[in-house]
Amino acid sequence: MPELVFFCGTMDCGKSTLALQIEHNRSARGLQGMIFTRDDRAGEGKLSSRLGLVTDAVEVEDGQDLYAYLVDHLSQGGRADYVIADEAQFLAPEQIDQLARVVDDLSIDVYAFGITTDFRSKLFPGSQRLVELADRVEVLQVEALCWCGARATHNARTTGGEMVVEGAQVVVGDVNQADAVGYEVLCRRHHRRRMTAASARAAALSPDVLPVQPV
Ligand SMILES: Nc1ncnc2c1ncn2[C@@H]1O[C@H](COP(=O)(O)OP(=O)(O)O)[C@@H](O)[C@H]1O
Ligand SMILES: Cc1cn([C@H]2C[C@H](O)[C@@H](COP(=O)(O)O)O2)c(=O)[nH]c1=O
Repeated sequence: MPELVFFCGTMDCGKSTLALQIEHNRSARGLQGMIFTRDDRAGEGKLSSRLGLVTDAVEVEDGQDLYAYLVDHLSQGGRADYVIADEAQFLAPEQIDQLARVVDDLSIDVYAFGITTDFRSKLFPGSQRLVELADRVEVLQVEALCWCGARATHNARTTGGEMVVEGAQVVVGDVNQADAVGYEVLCRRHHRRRMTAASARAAALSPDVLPVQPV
């Protein structure tokens, strides 16, 4: 039975790498995939992993009908044995419904990859729809770690290393961007306390928390 599978996790946990591996393994066996993405850091029409691998992809536009796109592609003699959708959190809920229709009406497997929650720990609308519709939700096994060593479960947005809680839901960016707007993965405890690696380091160095010297 074809499936809609949602592979999810925090930023930097290997989602795009897995997407590229699925693509590689299937194309190595002569299958042909349709790869969708949206707002990948590597630029328009790219699906990229931090391990350095990258492949071309169809850049999804606002309001684009993904089911109609597939039907069009097939009716023009194109092939699509499976579909990969990376950065699926950026897709609109209707586009997730269209992907579910691709599975049900065209009998094509759809593998979607994305983060579930934003920097305020709120579900992205596309991810919410995926959780609602997917046949399977798979949380990636490779754990990203918080600076404290615990499993990272949340995505923080940072400016100059400090966590921010105001701003647009979508701001394309990367982890390890100390000077600019960036992201850092944290455990829930440190996300709730807004404690990034930089602020933890600053707190440890603050005279307020130094052990009191005997006089
Ligand atoms: N230099 C490196 N050596 C080994 N693994 C790395 C290196 N750089 C990144 N990675 C791995 O790649 C993962 C990020 O992969 P990526 O597919 O880009 O993540 P995602 O799509 O989930 O944001 C990291 O969690 C780490 O496991
Ligand atoms: C938390 C959060 C993230 N984003 C953006 C930042 C990146 O461009 C992508 C996630 O990509 P990755 O391959 O999973 O690292 O999402 C955002 O726009 N808003 C957020 O709140």
